[in-house]
Amino acid sequence: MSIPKALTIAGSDSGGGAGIQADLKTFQELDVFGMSAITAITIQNTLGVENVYPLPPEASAEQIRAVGSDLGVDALKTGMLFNAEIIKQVAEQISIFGWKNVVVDPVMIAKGGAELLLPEAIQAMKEHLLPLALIVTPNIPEAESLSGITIRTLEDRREAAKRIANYGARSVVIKGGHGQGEQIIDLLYDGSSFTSLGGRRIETKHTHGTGCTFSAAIAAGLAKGQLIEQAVEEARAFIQAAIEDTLELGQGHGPTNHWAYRRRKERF
Ligand SMILES: Nc1ncnc2c1ncn2[C@@H]1O[C@H](COP(=O)(O)OP(=O)(O)OP(=O)(O)O)[C@@H](O)[C@H]1O
Ligand SMILES: Cc1ncc(COP(=O)(O)O)c(N)n1
Repeated sequence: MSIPKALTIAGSDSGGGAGIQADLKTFQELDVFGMSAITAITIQNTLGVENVYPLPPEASAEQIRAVGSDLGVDALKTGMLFNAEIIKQVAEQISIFGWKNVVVDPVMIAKGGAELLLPEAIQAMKEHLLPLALIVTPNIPEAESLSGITIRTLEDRREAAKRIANYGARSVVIKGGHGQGEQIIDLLYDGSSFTSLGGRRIETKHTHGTGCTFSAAIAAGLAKGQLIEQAVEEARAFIQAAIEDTLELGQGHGPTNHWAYRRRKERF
Protein backbone atom coordinates (compact mmCIF):
# COMPACT_ATOMS: atom_id res chain seq x y z
CA MET A 1 0.00 0.00 0.00
CA SER A 2 1.33 3.42 -0.89
CA ILE A 3 0.79 5.97 1.88
CA PRO A 4 0.29 9.59 0.76
CA LYS A 5 2.99 11.83 2.25
CA ALA A 6 2.95 15.58 2.73
CA LEU A 7 5.61 17.99 3.91
CA THR A 8 5.06 21.30 5.70
CA ILE A 9 7.79 23.93 5.53
CA ALA A 10 6.75 26.47 8.15
CA GLY A 11 7.26 28.01 11.57
CA SER A 12 6.60 26.32 14.89
CA ASP A 13 3.72 27.70 17.00
CA SER A 14 4.27 26.68 20.63
CA GLY A 15 0.53 27.22 21.22
CA GLY A 16 -0.32 24.43 18.77
CA GLY A 17 -2.97 26.34 16.80
CA ALA A 18 -1.06 27.51 13.72
CA GLY A 19 2.17 26.73 11.85
CA ILE A 20 3.78 23.30 11.79
CA GLN A 21 1.56 22.02 14.59
CA ALA A 22 -1.71 22.89 12.82
CA ASP A 23 -0.37 21.46 9.56
CA LEU A 24 0.63 18.09 11.02
CA LYS A 25 -2.71 17.74 12.82
CA THR A 26 -4.49 18.48 9.53
CA PHE A 27 -2.42 15.95 7.58
CA GLN A 28 -3.11 13.30 10.22
CA GLU A 29 -6.87 13.93 10.20
CA LEU A 30 -6.94 13.67 6.41
CA ASP A 31 -5.09 10.33 6.40
CA VAL A 32 -1.81 11.67 5.08
CA PHE A 33 1.61 10.96 6.59
CA GLY A 34 3.00 14.32 7.75
CA MET A 35 6.62 15.52 7.70
CA SER A 36 8.09 18.91 8.59
CA ALA A 37 10.90 21.34 7.91
CA ILE A 38 10.89 24.05 10.59
CA THR A 39 11.97 27.52 9.45
CA ALA A 40 11.56 29.46 12.70
CA ILE A 41 10.47 28.95 16.28
CA THR A 42 7.80 31.32 17.55
CA ILE A 43 7.09 31.90 21.21
CA GLN A 44 3.34 32.01 20.91
CA ASN A 45 0.02 31.30 22.58
CA THR A 46 -3.58 32.37 22.00
CA LEU A 47 -2.69 35.87 23.23
CA GLY A 48 -0.14 36.46 20.49
CA VAL A 49 3.46 36.07 19.31
CA GLU A 50 5.98 37.03 22.01
CA ASN A 51 9.14 36.36 20.04
CA VAL A 52 10.47 34.83 16.81
CA TYR A 53 13.73 32.87 16.50
CA PRO A 54 14.45 32.20 12.83
CA LEU A 55 16.62 29.13 12.22
CA PRO A 56 19.69 29.38 9.97
CA PRO A 57 18.46 29.14 6.32
CA GLU A 58 20.57 26.00 5.75
CA ALA A 59 18.55 24.24 8.46
CA SER A 60 15.42 24.50 6.30
CA ALA A 61 17.30 23.22 3.25
CA GLU A 62 18.83 20.32 5.19
CA GLN A 63 15.49 19.18 6.64
CA ILE A 64 13.88 19.27 3.20
CA ARG A 65 16.77 17.33 1.70
CA ALA A 66 16.63 14.71 4.47
CA VAL A 67 12.95 13.90 3.99
CA GLY A 68 12.94 14.33 0.22
CA SER A 69 15.86 11.96 -0.37
CA ASP A 70 14.49 9.24 1.90
CA LEU A 71 10.73 9.25 2.46
CA GLY A 72 9.60 11.12 -0.66
CA VAL A 73 7.03 13.91 -0.85
CA ASP A 74 3.69 13.70 -2.71
CA ALA A 75 2.72 17.29 -1.89
CA LEU A 76 4.06 20.13 0.21
CA LYS A 77 2.96 23.43 1.65
CA THR A 78 4.96 26.43 2.73
CA GLY A 79 3.87 28.70 5.59
CA MET A 80 5.93 31.16 7.66
CA LEU A 81 9.31 31.58 5.93
CA PHE A 82 10.37 34.79 7.70
CA ASN A 83 13.23 36.07 5.51
CA ALA A 84 14.52 36.17 1.94
CA GLU A 85 17.39 33.76 2.53
CA ILE A 86 15.05 31.04 3.87
CA ILE A 87 12.73 31.61 0.88
CA LYS A 88 15.63 31.18 -1.55
CA GLN A 89 16.89 27.99 0.11
CA VAL A 90 13.39 26.49 0.21
CA ALA A 91 12.75 27.39 -3.45
CA GLU A 92 16.08 25.88 -4.45
CA GLN A 93 15.25 22.55 -2.77
CA ILE A 94 11.78 22.42 -4.35
CA SER A 95 13.39 22.98 -7.76
CA ILE A 96 16.11 20.37 -7.18
CA PHE A 97 13.53 17.71 -6.27
CA GLY A 98 11.22 18.88 -9.06
CA TRP A 99 8.14 18.78 -6.83
CA LYS A 100 4.96 19.97 -8.54
CA ASN A 101 2.24 19.68 -5.87
CA VAL A 102 3.36 22.88 -4.15
CA VAL A 103 0.95 24.94 -2.03
CA VAL A 104 2.31 28.37 -1.07
CA ASP A 105 0.56 30.04 1.87
CA PRO A 106 2.23 33.48 1.77
CA VAL A 107 2.08 34.05 5.54
CA MET A 108 3.05 37.65 6.33
CA ILE A 109 1.43 39.01 9.49
CA ALA A 110 -0.09 37.03 12.41
CA LYS A 111 -3.66 37.86 13.46
CA GLY A 112 -2.24 39.70 16.48
CA GLY A 113 -0.03 41.91 14.24
CA ALA A 114 3.38 40.18 14.62
CA GLU A 115 5.62 40.13 11.55
CA LEU A 116 6.07 36.56 10.27
CA LEU A 117 7.70 37.67 7.02
CA LEU A 118 10.10 40.60 6.85
CA PRO A 119 8.74 43.22 4.39
CA GLU A 120 11.95 43.10 2.37
CA ALA A 121 11.38 39.37 1.74
CA ILE A 122 8.14 39.88 -0.22
CA GLN A 123 10.11 40.43 -3.42
CA ALA A 124 11.95 37.12 -2.91
CA MET A 125 8.62 35.37 -2.47
CA LYS A 126 7.34 36.79 -5.77
CA GLU A 127 10.55 36.02 -7.60
CA HIS A 128 11.59 32.62 -6.24
CA LEU A 129 8.56 30.87 -4.73
CA LEU A 130 5.43 31.93 -6.64
CA PRO A 131 6.76 30.53 -9.95
CA LEU A 132 6.95 27.09 -8.28
CA ALA A 133 3.42 27.15 -6.84
CA LEU A 134 0.62 24.93 -8.08
CA ILE A 135 -1.59 27.03 -5.87
CA VAL A 136 -1.01 30.12 -3.73
CA THR A 137 -3.45 30.94 -0.92
CA PRO A 138 -3.24 34.60 0.18
CA ASN A 139 -5.72 36.22 2.57
CA ILE A 140 -6.96 39.64 1.48
CA PRO A 141 -4.10 41.75 2.96
CA GLU A 142 -1.53 39.30 1.52
CA ALA A 143 -3.24 39.44 -1.89
CA GLU A 144 -3.08 43.23 -1.74
CA SER A 145 0.59 43.12 -0.93
CA LEU A 146 1.43 40.59 -3.68
CA SER A 147 -0.72 42.22 -6.37
CA GLY A 148 -0.17 45.86 -5.45
CA ILE A 149 -3.88 46.69 -5.61
CA THR A 150 -6.37 47.62 -2.87
CA ILE A 151 -9.15 45.04 -2.61
CA ARG A 152 -12.66 46.32 -1.88
CA THR A 153 -14.93 44.52 -4.34
CA LEU A 154 -15.13 41.04 -5.84
CA GLU A 155 -13.88 42.56 -9.09
CA ASP A 156 -10.75 43.79 -7.24
CA ARG A 157 -10.21 40.26 -5.98
CA ARG A 158 -10.44 38.88 -9.51
CA GLU A 159 -7.89 41.41 -10.73
CA ALA A 160 -5.56 40.66 -7.79
CA ALA A 161 -5.77 36.90 -8.50
CA LYS A 162 -4.81 37.47 -12.14
CA ARG A 163 -1.83 39.62 -11.16
CA ILE A 164 -0.62 37.03 -8.64
CA ALA A 165 -0.96 34.29 -11.27
CA ASN A 166 1.26 36.42 -13.52
CA TYR A 167 4.18 35.66 -11.17
CA GLY A 168 3.93 32.06 -12.34
CA ALA A 169 1.56 30.42 -9.83
CA ARG A 170 -0.71 27.94 -11.68
CA SER A 171 -3.73 28.84 -9.54
CA VAL A 172 -4.66 31.26 -6.79
CA VAL A 173 -7.25 31.18 -4.03
CA ILE A 174 -7.93 34.50 -2.32
CA LYS A 175 -9.43 33.65 1.07
CA GLY A 176 -12.34 35.64 2.40
CA GLY A 177 -11.77 35.47 6.16
CA HIS A 178 -10.81 39.15 6.25
CA GLY A 179 -13.83 40.21 4.16
CA GLN A 180 -17.28 41.38 5.30
CA GLY A 181 -20.76 39.91 5.11
CA GLU A 182 -22.61 36.84 6.31
CA GLN A 183 -21.19 34.63 3.59
CA ILE A 184 -17.47 33.99 3.23
CA ILE A 185 -16.18 33.71 -0.31
CA ASP A 186 -12.87 32.03 -1.11
CA LEU A 187 -12.21 32.91 -4.75
CA LEU A 188 -10.35 30.29 -6.80
CA TYR A 189 -8.67 31.27 -10.07
CA ASP A 190 -7.23 28.48 -12.20
CA GLY A 191 -5.53 30.69 -14.75
CA SER A 192 -8.62 30.97 -16.95
CA SER A 193 -11.80 30.88 -14.86
CA PHE A 194 -13.05 31.76 -11.38
CA THR A 195 -14.93 29.60 -8.88
CA SER A 196 -16.42 31.00 -5.68
CA LEU A 197 -16.37 28.62 -2.74
CA GLY A 198 -18.55 29.83 0.07
CA GLY A 199 -19.66 29.12 3.56
CA ARG A 200 -21.47 30.80 6.41
CA ARG A 201 -19.26 33.31 8.25
CA ILE A 202 -19.05 32.06 11.83
CA GLU A 203 -19.05 34.71 14.55
CA THR A 204 -16.11 33.69 16.73
CA LYS A 205 -12.78 34.94 18.02
CA HIS A 206 -11.29 31.44 17.75
CA THR A 207 -9.79 31.58 14.27
CA HIS A 208 -6.10 31.25 15.08
CA GLY A 209 -4.37 29.27 12.36
CA THR A 210 -7.29 29.06 9.91
CA GLY A 211 -5.06 29.88 6.94
CA CYS A 212 -2.42 27.32 7.95
CA THR A 213 -5.04 24.62 8.38
CA PHE A 214 -6.73 25.46 5.07
CA SER A 215 -3.49 25.31 3.05
CA ALA A 216 -2.39 22.10 4.82
CA ALA A 217 -5.75 20.51 3.92
CA ILE A 218 -5.22 21.47 0.26
CA ALA A 219 -1.75 19.86 0.35
CA ALA A 220 -3.24 16.71 1.93
CA GLY A 221 -5.80 16.49 -0.88
CA LEU A 222 -3.11 16.90 -3.54
CA ALA A 223 -0.98 14.23 -1.83
CA LYS A 224 -3.94 11.85 -2.16
CA GLY A 225 -4.21 12.59 -5.88
CA GLN A 226 -7.11 15.06 -5.82
CA LEU A 227 -7.36 17.76 -8.49
CA ILE A 228 -6.92 21.38 -7.36
CA GLU A 229 -10.63 22.24 -7.20
CA GLN A 230 -11.51 19.05 -5.33
CA ALA A 231 -8.68 19.65 -2.82
CA VAL A 232 -9.78 23.26 -2.24
CA GLU A 233 -13.42 22.20 -1.78
CA GLU A 234 -12.51 19.59 0.81
CA ALA A 235 -10.19 22.06 2.56
CA ARG A 236 -13.10 24.52 2.86
CA ALA A 237 -15.31 21.83 4.39
CA PHE A 238 -12.46 20.92 6.78
CA ILE A 239 -11.89 24.50 7.96
CA GLN A 240 -15.62 25.26 8.18
CA ALA A 241 -16.11 22.31 10.56
CA ALA A 242 -12.93 23.19 12.49
CA ILE A 243 -14.18 26.75 13.13
CA GLU A 244 -17.81 25.77 13.84
CA ASP A 245 -17.05 23.11 16.47
CA THR A 246 -15.07 25.52 18.62
CA LEU A 247 -12.74 24.27 21.37
CA GLU A 248 -12.76 27.51 23.42
CA LEU A 249 -9.12 27.07 24.41
CA GLY A 250 -6.88 29.80 25.85
CA GLN A 251 -7.61 33.35 26.90
CA GLY A 252 -7.20 34.98 23.49
CA HIS A 253 -7.76 33.85 19.89
CA GLY A 254 -8.01 30.10 20.31
CA PRO A 255 -7.13 27.33 17.84
CA THR A 256 -9.63 25.63 15.55
CA ASN A 257 -10.86 22.08 16.08
CA HIS A 258 -8.87 19.70 13.88
CA TRP A 259 -10.96 16.69 15.00
CA ALA A 260 -14.26 18.19 13.85
CA TYR A 261 -14.24 17.18 10.17
CA ARG A 262 -13.50 13.49 10.79
CA ARG A 263 -15.91 13.29 13.72
CA ARG A 264 -18.71 14.73 11.58
CA LYS A 265 -17.99 12.28 8.76
CA GLU A 266 -18.04 9.36 11.20
CA ARG A 267 -21.43 10.49 12.57
CA PHE A 268 -23.11 10.34 9.13
N1 LIG B 1 -15.26 33.38 10.60
C1 LIG B 1 -15.11 32.44 9.68
N2 LIG B 1 -16.14 31.63 9.34
C2 LIG B 1 -16.00 30.67 8.39
N3 LIG B 1 -14.85 30.46 7.70
C3 LIG B 1 -13.80 31.25 7.99
C4 LIG B 1 -13.85 32.28 8.99
N4 LIG B 1 -12.65 32.88 9.06
C5 LIG B 1 -11.86 32.28 8.15
N5 LIG B 1 -12.55 31.30 7.49
C6 LIG B 1 -12.03 30.41 6.46
O1 LIG B 1 -10.74 30.01 6.88
C7 LIG B 1 -9.84 29.94 5.79
C8 LIG B 1 -8.67 30.88 6.06
O2 LIG B 1 -9.10 32.21 5.78
P1 LIG B 1 -8.47 33.52 6.37
O3 LIG B 1 -8.83 34.61 5.43
O4 LIG B 1 -8.85 33.65 7.80
O5 LIG B 1 -6.93 33.18 6.27
P2 LIG B 1 -5.70 33.74 7.07
O6 LIG B 1 -5.93 35.16 7.43
O7 LIG B 1 -4.50 33.43 6.25
O8 LIG B 1 -5.70 32.85 8.36
P3 LIG B 1 -4.60 32.83 9.54
O9 LIG B 1 -3.74 34.05 9.35
O10 LIG B 1 -5.42 32.82 10.78
O11 LIG B 1 -3.82 31.57 9.44
C9 LIG B 1 -10.65 30.30 4.55
O12 LIG B 1 -11.12 29.14 3.92
C10 LIG B 1 -11.81 31.11 5.12
O13 LIG B 1 -12.95 31.04 4.29
C1 LIG C 1 4.17 29.83 13.14
C2 LIG C 1 2.97 30.57 12.64
N1 LIG C 1 2.59 30.44 11.36
C3 LIG C 1 1.50 31.10 10.90
C4 LIG C 1 0.74 31.89 11.74
C5 LIG C 1 -0.46 32.64 11.19
O1 LIG C 1 -1.65 32.38 11.87
P1 LIG C 1 -2.57 33.55 12.52
O2 LIG C 1 -2.71 34.64 11.48
O3 LIG C 1 -3.87 32.89 12.84
O4 LIG C 1 -1.86 34.08 13.74
C6 LIG C 1 1.18 32.01 13.06
N2 LIG C 1 0.51 32.79 13.96
N3 LIG C 1 2.29 31.35 13.50
